[in-house]
Amino acid sequence: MAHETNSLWIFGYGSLVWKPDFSYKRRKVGYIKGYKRRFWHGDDFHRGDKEKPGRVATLVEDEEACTWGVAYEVPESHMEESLQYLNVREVLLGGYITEIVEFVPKEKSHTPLLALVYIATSDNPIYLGPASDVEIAAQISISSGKTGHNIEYLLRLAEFMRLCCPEVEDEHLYSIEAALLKIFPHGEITLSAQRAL
Ligand SMILES: N[C@@H](CCC(=O)N[C@@H](CS)C(=O)NCC(=O)O)C(=O)O
Repeated sequence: MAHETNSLWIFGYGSLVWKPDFSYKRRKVGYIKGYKRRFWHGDDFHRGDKEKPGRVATLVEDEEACTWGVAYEVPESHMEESLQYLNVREVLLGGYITEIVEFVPKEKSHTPLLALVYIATSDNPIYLGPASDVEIAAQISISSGKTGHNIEYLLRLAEFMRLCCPEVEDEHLYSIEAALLKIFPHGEITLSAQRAL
């Protein structure tokens, strides 16, 4: 591939951290400032349906907060194809809109960069908004859609955070995970249990 100067960076903080499914040249773990990740967006396609919408991640503005995830570098040669794919998955099917944010790589020697991010705002028709950890966990426990169960979505995100950002305290994510594991006390829903099947 000839040396390409124009790349587009895409920041993922939900399913995109563990399942980008688009072409990229490299990825960096890091964070964006001014947003907190909340399971306040409804999903009636990928992880839920019209009767029982799932709960998936979105970003809520909070100048004190930051959200950890993955930035993917998409080379110019793959930009159109990747954006078309994400437009269907995130915008048309997921109800997200795009923003540009500053991404700060975890690697201290790497400089911050601008990235595209998909955010679902409260005026979105399937936006569900705040709920207690127990209520969110209960909704996740009974929702599944075209792409899979809502439990898998939550557990894979928690797995990513433990693996790649072990020093990060994500109280919202881990308290929902804890509430979910209480619903299934024998650990039958953990990813390791599912892998053993
Ligand atoms: N935009 C967030 C969330 C993305 C997300 O979870 N989008 C849903 C659409 S509602 C999705 O792509 N789900 C695919 C899946 O659940 O495997 C991100 O950057 O990761």
